[in-house]
Amino acid sequence: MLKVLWARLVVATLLPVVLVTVTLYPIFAAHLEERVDSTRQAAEAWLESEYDMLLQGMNESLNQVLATAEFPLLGRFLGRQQAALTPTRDIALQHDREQLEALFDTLLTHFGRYTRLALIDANGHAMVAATATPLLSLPPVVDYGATSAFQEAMLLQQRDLYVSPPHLGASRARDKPRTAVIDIATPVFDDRGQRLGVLMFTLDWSRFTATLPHVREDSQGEALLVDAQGTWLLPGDEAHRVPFGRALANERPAIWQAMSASNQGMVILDEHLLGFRSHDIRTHHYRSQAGMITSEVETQPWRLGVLMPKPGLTDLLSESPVQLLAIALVYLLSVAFGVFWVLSNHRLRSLRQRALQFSREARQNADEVQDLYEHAPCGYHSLDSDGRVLKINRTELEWLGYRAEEVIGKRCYRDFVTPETRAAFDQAFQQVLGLGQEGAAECELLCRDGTRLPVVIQATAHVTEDGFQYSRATVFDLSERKKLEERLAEQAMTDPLTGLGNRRYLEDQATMEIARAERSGAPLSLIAIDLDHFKRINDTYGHDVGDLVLQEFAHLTRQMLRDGDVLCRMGGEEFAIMLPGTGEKQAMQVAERLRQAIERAPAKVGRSISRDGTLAYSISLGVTLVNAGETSLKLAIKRADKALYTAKQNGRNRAAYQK
Ligand SMILES: Nc1nc2c(ncn2[C@@H]2O[C@H](COP(=O)(O)OP(=O)(O)OP(=O)(O)O)[C@@H](O)[C@H]2O)c(=O)[nH]1
Repeated sequence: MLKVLWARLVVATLLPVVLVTVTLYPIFAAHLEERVDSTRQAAEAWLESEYDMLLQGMNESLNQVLATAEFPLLGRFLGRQQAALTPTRDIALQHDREQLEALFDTLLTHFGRYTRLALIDANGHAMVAATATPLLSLPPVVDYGATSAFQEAMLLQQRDLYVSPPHLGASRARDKPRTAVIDIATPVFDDRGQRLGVLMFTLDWSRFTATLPHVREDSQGEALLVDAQGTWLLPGDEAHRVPFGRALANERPAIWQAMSASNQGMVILDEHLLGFRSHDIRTHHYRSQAGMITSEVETQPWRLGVLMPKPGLTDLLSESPVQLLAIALVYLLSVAFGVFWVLSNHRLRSLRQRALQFSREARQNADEVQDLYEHAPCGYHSLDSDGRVLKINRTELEWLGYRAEEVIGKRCYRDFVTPETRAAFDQAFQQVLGLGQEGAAECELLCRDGTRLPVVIQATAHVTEDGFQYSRATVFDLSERKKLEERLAEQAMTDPLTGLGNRRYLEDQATMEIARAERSGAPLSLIAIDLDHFKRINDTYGHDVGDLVLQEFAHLTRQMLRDGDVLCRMGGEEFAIMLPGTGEKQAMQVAERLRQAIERAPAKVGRSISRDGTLAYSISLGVTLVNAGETSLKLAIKRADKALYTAKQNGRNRAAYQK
C-alpha cells in the first residue's frame, strides 16, 4: 500500500513538471527565437556600421593622400631638390621645405589619425617628414628605398595608390608596445609628368579601428577583422582578444572556419551568433578620386565580422527575476496540486475501502441477525397498533403453518390465539399498547392444522417521540414444558410399581366423582383392599417376589373392573377401588368377585419359588358407601378401613361392609 503511494507521489511530481514544461517550452522557444532574431538584426546593423566606418575612414584617408599629392608644392620641392647642387643653401628650396613641414604639421594635427607623413624622393630618401608627437618611429625611417610601400608606389601612375597591409609600426613610447599602422603611398609627379618621388601617409591603424563601436570592452558584441589569410587585424590585449597579427585559425578555429567558408553570412556557433562580410580595399568604393589601388594581393579582401552572444534560455530567465519566480511558482503549485491530489485520493480510497469493509461486515452482521431472527428457537413478531402482523419470523410461521405472505399485513395476530386464551392475550396486548410497557401472556395458538400450541408471549412497545410505533414480541413454545408438567403431575399421582394411581390420584378423582354423584344422585362406593399376610410373603420369598405379587394383583384387578372404576394403590400392600354409580350391594358383589378371582388365580412368580411357578395369596376387603354431603373420601376411607379391619378380624380372605 505504502509502495503504491510512493509510486503515485513520484508520478504526481513528475507529471506536472512534464506538463508545465511541455506547455511553457513553446512559449519560451518562440520568445527565444524572437530574441535570436533581434540579436541577428543587431549583429547585421553593427556589421553594417563597421563596414561603413572602415569604408568611410579609408576613403577619407585615401582622398587626403591624393589631395595632398596634388599640391604643386610637393612636385616643385622635389624638382628643386633634385636640381639643387647644395640644397641647404638654396633659399627657395628651404622655403618650400618650411611650407611643406607646415602643411604636414597641419595635416597631422588636423586629422590626428596619422603617425607620420613623409615626402620621399625617387631614391627613397625622406625629404620632408613629420611625426605625430610623441609618436616615435622605431627606428626613425629615413631611407624608404627598401620598403615595399615606396617601391610599389614608385611604379604607380598619377592618382594611383598603394595601401599596405596593417603592420606594427610606431610606439607611443619607448617602453610601450608598437601600434599597428597602414602605409598609404602615391607617386608625386611634377607638372611635366615626371615621377619625382612618393608621398606616404602612415595611418594609425590601432586608433582608427579603436573607434569601431563593438571593439569596446563594455560592448555586447565583439568586432572581428582579419585579412584573407586569417591574420588578426585588430589591436587586442592578451587577456580578451586575439593579439594583433596572430592567425585566427589558431586562436579561434571555429570562427575562422565559418568566416573563410564564404564571403558573407550569419551563422550560429555554439553560444554565439557570427555575422561577417568581405571588404576589399582595392574595389571601386575608393575610386571617387583614386585611380588604381594596389595592395599585397594575398591579404585582400579583409573579412569583417561581429560576434554576439546568442541569447539562451538561462539568459532569458535571469533577465527577469519576476518571470523566473512566476515559473518556479507554477512548477511548485502544479507539483503541490499533484501531491495534494494523490494524498487526498489516497485518503478517499482508504476511506472508501474502510466503508466497503464496514458495509460488508454490516451486511454480514445483518444477515446473521436476520438468520438468528428467522431461525431462533422462539417466535418473533411485530404488530402495529391494530394488532396486525408487520413482521414475523420463520420459526413462528412454521409453528402456525402459514407462509409469510399470508400473514404479514393481512392477519391480526389475535386471530391465531384460541378463544379460550384470548382474554389473557388482550389484557397483555392492551398493556403494551396503552402504557407502552412490557406485557406477557400465556396463550394457546391455533395452528392451521387445528392443533393448539401453548405459548408464552412477551411483548414490548417500540415508542418514539411520535408515540407508539409497533410492538415486538417474543413467543416461547410451551408445549414441551406442558408435557413435562403433565408427566410430572401424572408421575406424582402414579404408583411406579404397579402403574396404578396413588392415594393423591384417588383423592383427585374423588373430588370429581363426589361432585358428579352429588349432581346425579348416583351412589359412589369405596372398597379398601389389603393383601393378607403379605409380610410373610416378603419374608419367605423376598421383596422382589412381594413386588411381583403386588403387580399381579394390580393387573388382575384392573382387568376385572369397569371403565370409570378407579383402582389405586394406597401404599404398601393396601389398595382402594372407587366405584361410581355403584351401591352397597353391587359393591359387595364386586368385592366378592374380586376376592374369589384372586383366590383362584395365584400370582405368577417363577419356578424358583414354587413348582408351578405360582404363589397363592388372598385379599381382605372393606366396603363402604360415600355418604351424601361428604366432600372428600376422608370419612369413607376410614369406614372402608374399619370394614377391612373387620374382615381381617373375621379370618381374612373375605369382604366386610361398614355403613
Ligand atoms: N414386597 C413388598 N412389600 C411391601 C411393600 N409395601 C409394604 N410391604 C410389606 O407388606 C407388609 C405388610 O405387613 P403387615 O402390615 O404386617 O400385614 P400382613 O403381613 O399383610 O398381615 P395382615 O395384613 O394382618 O394380613 C410389610 O412387611 C411391608 O414391608 C411393597 O411395595 N413391596
